[in-house]
Amino acid sequence: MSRKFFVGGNWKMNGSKKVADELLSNLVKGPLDPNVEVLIGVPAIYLDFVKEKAPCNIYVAAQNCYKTEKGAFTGEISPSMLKDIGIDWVILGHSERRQIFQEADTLIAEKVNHALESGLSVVACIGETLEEREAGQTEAVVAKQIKAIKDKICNWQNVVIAYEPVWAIGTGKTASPQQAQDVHKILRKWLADEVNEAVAKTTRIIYGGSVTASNCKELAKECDIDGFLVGGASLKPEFVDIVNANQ
Ligand SMILES: O=C[C@H](O)COP(=O)(O)O
Repeated sequence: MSRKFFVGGNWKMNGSKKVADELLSNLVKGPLDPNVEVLIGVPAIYLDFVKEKAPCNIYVAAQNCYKTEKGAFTGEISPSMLKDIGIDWVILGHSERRQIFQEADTLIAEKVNHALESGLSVVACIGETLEEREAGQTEAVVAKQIKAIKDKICNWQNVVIAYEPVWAIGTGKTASPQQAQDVHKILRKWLADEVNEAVAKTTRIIYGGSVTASNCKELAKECDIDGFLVGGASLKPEFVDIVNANQ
């Protein structure tokens, strides 16, 4: 069963209206491979601005949202607020949320569940630290992270899993195609064993961590790598080349 290639650009806490305009015009100029689903994860304050201007073949995503709809949660935004301005996607569980903002597996899983129940599609991020990899714990760590999500959700249809080894994020140290493939394969088997075969076959598992125009083609050749979540390079013109990695 073929899975449509999926490339997300996570702008993180970068940009301005001017930068957003530049990045959007670069994407519009493309040309983008029509066989690829493309997403941009935009700082909350620019979501409305970008959504108004983005062409309809580009998904606009929030980089976070909370696990409930409304109330006394200063600084948070809810899935229904995102839906209200036409946003259909959210990135959850990014390692920067886990590490800097101490988001635990349970909270992330609750957020994923609530986002899905509210009609959003989710890019759910998981990945091990360097210490965990060096201690031989990669498989156990990603299994624990994905299990937390599995325990809360009942439908995987609108989930994309992003495997992002923390040691590769923003460091220029990309996982080798084999290192990434090994973990993606483990995750797909985990889905087959713990959820079901159909979910394992259809769920996109994308790789993130220092993906660039120079390394994307080799990574894209691996059979369990269904796309990328791109940080730094999504703020550069080369993002178009990464979207087109399969061409
Ligand atoms: O969400 C994207 C990842 O954190 C990867 O970031 P990076 O491409 O700058 O390493």
